[in-house]
Amino acid sequence: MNAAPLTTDRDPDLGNARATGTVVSASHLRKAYKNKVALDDTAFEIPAGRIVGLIGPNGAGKTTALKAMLGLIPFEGHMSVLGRDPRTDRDELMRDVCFIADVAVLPRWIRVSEAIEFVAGVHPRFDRARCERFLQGTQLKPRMRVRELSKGMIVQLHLALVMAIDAKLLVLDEPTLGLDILYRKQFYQRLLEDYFDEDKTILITTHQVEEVEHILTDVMFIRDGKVVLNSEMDVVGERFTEVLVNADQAEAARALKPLDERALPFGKTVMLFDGAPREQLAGFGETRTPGLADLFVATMKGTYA
Ligand SMILES: Nc1ncnc2c1ncn2[C@@H]1O[C@H](COP(=O)(O)OP(=O)(O)OP(=O)(O)O)[C@@H](O)[C@H]1O
Repeated sequence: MNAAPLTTDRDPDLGNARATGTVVSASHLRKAYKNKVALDDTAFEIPAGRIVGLIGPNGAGKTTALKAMLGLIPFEGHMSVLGRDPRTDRDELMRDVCFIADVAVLPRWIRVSEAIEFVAGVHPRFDRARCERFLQGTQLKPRMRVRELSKGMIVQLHLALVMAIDAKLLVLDEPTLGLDILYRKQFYQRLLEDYFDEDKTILITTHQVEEVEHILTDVMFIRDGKVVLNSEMDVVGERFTEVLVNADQAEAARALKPLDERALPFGKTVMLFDGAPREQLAGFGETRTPGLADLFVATMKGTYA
């Protein structure tokens, strides 16, 4: 069974008209590998000054979408990133875009000081003093080599290098994979406190939905190569409601066609509704705004069926 597709809230065809406030605008985006359509005629828009979570199950097309934005793969359709086509203007685009792909990309022999030296040499918008400030308060020392660092320490180095670059768009693909919860929390905290401002846009893909949901301003769900939800977090909170439905109200509640339901002990059922009026839902039981993780699970139901 497939969950009903959620409509996107933004009209991607308005991309050109609103170009000043739009960092990424994609429509009719399609990428087919030999045996797999990874992006299936999809569309989305990312406004400036946002922290956007791109969330989807394994194989949904997240990395492919990021690669298309960064001009790393050929694809079909329209794609504009900071007003440029990544297929033809990649070099120019890379002056304004930063990308953390994988913690493993720093060479193992390089010293912390040499990594800083290297980025300072290649990136005109790199602020060395800023990078060193980020590294204060970590266990990293200039003479340490990458091979001596733990995974979390490598992420700290990576983050310090990237946050010291004044980029308009920062793309983070699973940035906290393999890190413990302390590092993960610290990572997102620093991103929010030390990096983000209204001139910057951050795009994060992750499976750790609970950890990012409080810092996101916007969320995109991607499923089977299509963006199925693209919405501000505030709107998500208004649009979706979870109800703890009492057993005697279950049939009446079901008539309003919940997106999803799950049983709890003692005959209660949690139902998730899209767009139904809260006042009406309150008659069935206690209402609340669903967490992003529950909304994600409801939306992706049937993905592996
Ligand atoms: N180079 C490639 N050659 C063939 N198929 C590919 C290639 N890269 C990705 N795919 C396929 O395209 C689909 C989307 O992959 P993608 O890496 O974009 O997913 P994802 O959402 O990032 O997944 P995950 O969360 O598992 O990283 C998958 O079915 C994958 O097998």
